[in-house]
Amino acid sequence: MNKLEAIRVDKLVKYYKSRKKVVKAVDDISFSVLKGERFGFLGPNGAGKTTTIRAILGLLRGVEGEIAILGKKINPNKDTAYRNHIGYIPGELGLDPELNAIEICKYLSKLYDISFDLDEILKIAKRLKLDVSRPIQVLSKGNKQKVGILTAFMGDFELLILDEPTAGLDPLIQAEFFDILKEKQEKTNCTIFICSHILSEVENNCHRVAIIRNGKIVEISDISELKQKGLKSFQLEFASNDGLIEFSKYLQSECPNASIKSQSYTNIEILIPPDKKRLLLNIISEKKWAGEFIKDFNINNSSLEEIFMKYYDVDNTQKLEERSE
Ligand SMILES: Nc1ncnc2c1ncn2[C@@H]1O[C@H](COP(=O)(O)OP(=O)(O)OP(=O)(O)O)[C@@H](O)[C@H]1O
Repeated sequence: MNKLEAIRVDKLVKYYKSRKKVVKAVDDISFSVLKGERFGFLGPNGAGKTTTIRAILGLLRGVEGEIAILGKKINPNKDTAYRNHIGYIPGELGLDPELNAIEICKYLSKLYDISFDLDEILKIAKRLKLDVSRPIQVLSKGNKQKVGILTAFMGDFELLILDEPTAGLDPLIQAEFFDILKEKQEKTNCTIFICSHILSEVENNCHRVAIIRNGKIVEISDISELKQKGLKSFQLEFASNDGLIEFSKYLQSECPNASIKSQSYTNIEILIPPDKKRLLLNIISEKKWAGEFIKDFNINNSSLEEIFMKYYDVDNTQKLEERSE
C-alpha cells in the first residue's frame, strides 16, 4: 500500500443488472491519485464517471476490484466509516428542501460528527453570492449547487470528491469556486478529485487527468504531457491566394495526416501530429509558393479541448447506452 496515494483503484468493475439487460458501467479500470493532487476525471455522458465515484465512496453494491483510500484498503461493499474523511459534492443533491444552507450544514455536522467554522462558511457563501437564509426549495439550480459546495467546505477533509461541482454556476462563480478550492488546498493540503465535462476547467485547475470512455480509462496523463502529445497547430499567412492553394495541394500529397482547421483567402491553420512537425517546417522553408515565400507563421500546441475531442468522438464506437454483456 502506497502511503503517498489518496485514492488507489485496482481492476474496478461494476455491472448494473436488470431483467432486460446488463450494463457494464465500469470495465476493469485502475488508477491512483496522489496526496495533494488535483486530479481531473473526464469523459462523455454515460462513460462511467459517477459510477466510479460512487464505488470509491462505497455507495454501490456488487463492486468488483480493490480500492484503497488514504492509504487503507477498504471493502466498498461493506465499509462506511472512511466516508467521514471525504468531502463529497454529488452530481445530484438530495437535500431536505425545507432547510436553508446553514441548517443543512448544521444537520450534516451532527450526522457525520464534523465540526465546522460558521464564520468561514458564511464568508464562502458570500463569495459564491449565496443567500443562506432561503430554503433549498426556492433556490435556482445554480444556487442549490452552491449549497452542495458549502457542505464540502465544512470540514477539513483530507480528500474532496467533486462530481461536476460547477454544474449550473455562472462563469464568474465558477472562477470564484476554484479560487476557494485552491485556498482550501493550500491550507489543508487536501487531495481533490474532480469529475467534470468542462475541459478548460480541468486544463486550468488540475495537475493530472484521467479520461474514461465506454467504462474504460483511455488516457491518464499530466496535463502538460498531454498537451505535448497533442496535435501541433501551424498558422500560415501567404502573400497570395494562389500561393495558399498551391501549398494546400502539395501538403495533401506530402503530408496526408495534416488536417486543415480553418482557411481564408491568404491564411490557413493546419493541425499535424507532433512527429510531422519537422516535415512541415521543411515544406515551409524550402519552397516558394506561386513565386512567393510564406509571409508569416506561428506554431502552437493545440488546446486540451482539441486533444480531448478525439476521446469524446463516439461516432465510431458502439452507442454508450447500448454497452452491455
Ligand atoms: N442505476 C443504474 N442502473 C442501470 N444502469 C445505470 C445506472 N446508473 C448508471 N447506469 C449506466 O451505467 C453507465 C455509466 O453511467 P454513469 O452515470 O457512471 O456515467 P457518467 O460518466 O457519470 O455520465 P454523465 O456524464 O452523463 O453523468 C451508463 O450506460 C448508464 O446508463
